[in-house]
Amino acid sequence: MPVSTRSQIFNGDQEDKSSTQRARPRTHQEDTLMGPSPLRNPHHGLKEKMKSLTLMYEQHKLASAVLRNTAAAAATTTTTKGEAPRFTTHPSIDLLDTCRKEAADGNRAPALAAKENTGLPPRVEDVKENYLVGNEKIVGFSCPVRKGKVEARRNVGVARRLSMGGLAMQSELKCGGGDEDAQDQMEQANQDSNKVNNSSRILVFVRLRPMAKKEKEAGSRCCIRIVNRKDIYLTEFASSGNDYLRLKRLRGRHFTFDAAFPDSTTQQEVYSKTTAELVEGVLQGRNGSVFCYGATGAGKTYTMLGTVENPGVMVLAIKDLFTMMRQRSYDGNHAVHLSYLEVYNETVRDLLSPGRPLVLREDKQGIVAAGLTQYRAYSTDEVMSLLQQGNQNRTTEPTRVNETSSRSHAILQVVAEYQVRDSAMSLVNRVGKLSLIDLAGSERALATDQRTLRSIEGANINRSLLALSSCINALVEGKKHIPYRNSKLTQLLKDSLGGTCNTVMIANISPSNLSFGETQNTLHWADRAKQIRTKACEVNEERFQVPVLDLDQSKLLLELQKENRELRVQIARQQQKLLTLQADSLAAHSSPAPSSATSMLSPSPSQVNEKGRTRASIFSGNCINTPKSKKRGAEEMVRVLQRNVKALEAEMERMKKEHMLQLKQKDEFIREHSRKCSMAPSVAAVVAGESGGRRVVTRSSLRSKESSTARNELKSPGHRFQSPAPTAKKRSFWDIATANTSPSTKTLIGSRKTRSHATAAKMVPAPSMLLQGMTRKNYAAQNHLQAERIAVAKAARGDVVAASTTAGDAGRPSRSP
Ligand SMILES: Nc1ncnc2c1ncn2[C@@H]1O[C@H](COP(=O)(O)OP(=O)(O)OP(=O)(O)O)[C@@H](O)[C@H]1O
Repeated sequence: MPVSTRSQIFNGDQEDKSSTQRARPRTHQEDTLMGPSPLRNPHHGLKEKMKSLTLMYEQHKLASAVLRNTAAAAATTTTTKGEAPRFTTHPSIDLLDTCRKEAADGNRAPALAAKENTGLPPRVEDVKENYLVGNEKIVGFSCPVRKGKVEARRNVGVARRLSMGGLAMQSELKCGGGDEDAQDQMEQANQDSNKVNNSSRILVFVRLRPMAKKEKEAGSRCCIRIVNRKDIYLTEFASSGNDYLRLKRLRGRHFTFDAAFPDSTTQQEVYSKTTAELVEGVLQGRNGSVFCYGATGAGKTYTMLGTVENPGVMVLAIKDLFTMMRQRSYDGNHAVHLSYLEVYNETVRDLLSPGRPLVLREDKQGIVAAGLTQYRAYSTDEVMSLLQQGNQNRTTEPTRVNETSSRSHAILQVVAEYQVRDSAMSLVNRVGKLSLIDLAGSERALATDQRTLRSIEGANINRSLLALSSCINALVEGKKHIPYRNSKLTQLLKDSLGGTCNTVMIANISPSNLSFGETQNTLHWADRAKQIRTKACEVNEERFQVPVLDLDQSKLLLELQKENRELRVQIARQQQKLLTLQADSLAAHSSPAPSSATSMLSPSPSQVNEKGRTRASIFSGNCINTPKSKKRGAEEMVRVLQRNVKALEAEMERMKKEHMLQLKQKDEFIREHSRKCSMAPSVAAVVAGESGGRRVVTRSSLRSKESSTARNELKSPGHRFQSPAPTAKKRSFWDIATANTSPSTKTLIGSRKTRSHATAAKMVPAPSMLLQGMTRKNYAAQNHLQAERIAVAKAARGDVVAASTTAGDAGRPSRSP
């Protein structure tokens, strides 16, 4: 089917040459009367001739069967086809009219007339392919049909409605007329419909793409004409050269499909006519699949995926699916699972999480790719991003024909599950699967690239499409064995083609006469696919009764969920406001040279940078454009601010505790110091008395006292820390924090060198300051103890030395503190 033969390629070349030989423009009338060009390739039409011979036997059978049912067929034709004059605009119909007139006159046999018009030798095929004049019926590029299948096909033809079963058949047959034959047909159709149990056939649509710029530049002409949005007329020109005037129409071919879309058709229109009904079926629990088929560059990917401005069938179907599920779901819940794979060079790959090739297995559900990732998506946006991700992983390469040629067959599977309320007491759980397939394009080796990987890809694409055509043939002919296993693609399409599935095929074609061969192939196989009947599509649903209480509870649950949603939205809004306020206040409080204290309150430089970055990212144009990034930025900001607030609170708490402790220590020190000072004169008196006049107090003698004092102090935990002298100015937290650098501290440190009582009193706070610092830094308790000992010793020594010096040197009484 998809593989173009050498003769076609050859033919094209010959046509190119012959076009230059034509001398004079011809009118349509002349064309129809003209014979074949003498310069044509001698092999031209060889393939078709061979085909015609093989089809001859079938043709005769078909003709006799048709003649037997002339009356009924004529009636059906009148209703389904409409009046003949509507086609007169197309050259091929003009040919047909001429043919008809001559046949009516009895001058010549229609087949002969056709033959002469096209200028080709008489061929049975011509009669079969183009005209069935005896029936007043235009038959498309039909294929061999077995005896006894004609009637069945007629019934099938009438019943070509998706999921409508016998009803569609009845209504259409009624339109056919009220005669006995029609009644018989109806009965027969009913019986058939009972037999096939609502089976349906593949619906086939054709979409014509606009002429590409390259094609225009190459001087190609439109060889397709769509009439009544259903009939397609394909005209073959003898020449495909630039010289329009020398073109010669060889013959016309006619096909009828469920719908044919001209090049101006919108994506939405294509979706509504082809896939919307399938989506409805999926929501009712039926499986559905859509696949695009056609030559490379014919517009399959455009139809399936589309662009951002003009989204294709995949995107529109998923959007519809989500919207309708939300509307119909009983409790607002639904599950959509998504998988996306490609068949590239006969290997199956996961497009959502690329890795090793997947193996196909057959289980109860049919053919499945083992290990294929199934993502659960909650919104259309999520599906879109997954789709985008998958497409980035898809193999596309530029070829000579298409700059973004898909080199693989891509299959997107969407499984939708939701619950609906059937009656007051019962719920129905429905599961439906929708497969959206974008096939790689059939291609001629010469049309794309003969070298390297591209040619291997092309060969594989053609091989799998050939396998697809074999399956279509086998299905149409009603064979028992369908060769699905011939390729990975057909294995994966098994459900869609011969399974319990509603299937739609969209055949994409190019209008250019340069692609005549490919277009003819596509239309031929699309026409053939029309005859495939799929099995009765079962509804996949599960019904269960729900107690009234449960129903009430579910109602309540539904309301609560709704409320919850609203509250979440409100919280989000509040957070947004808070965020803005905090950002403003932060900006207002930040100063160029923060003090150490303010540095604790204000964020660190890294934080500032981080914040700055966050704010910048929030307010930068890029992020504003996307609500997602805006939200993410806002969340990040809130998180940073919350972290800061927590850190600051902890710091404040810790400082509060420290402050309390310090105050306590100071009180203790004051008490201790005042006690010692009151003891100092008596010590001096004792010393003077003992020495009998003068006695020098040595350090060692003092040391024992120090140690005893220290030992005594240790007994009480309240004495561990020295406090500043009562005269010392009570220092605030900020002073403490800046103690090392403040001038007051320097004075204190300098004054420690002078051993006067007054300085001793001033000196005392120094260790305390150190301790404060140490406490702040969470030093171990023993360090505090040691420091305390030193401070007490120094204080005591200072007092005693001062006393002895004054007594010894000047003989004056020691000064009391
Ligand atoms: N209906 C259309 N309207 C406008 N442009 C179209 C239409 N159909 C196809 N095109 C354009 O034609 C070109 C080829 O289309 P596309 O890539 O869909 O072809 P294809 O059949 O998927 O080819 P291949 O099999 O090589 O991947 C693209 O640039 C696309 O935008």
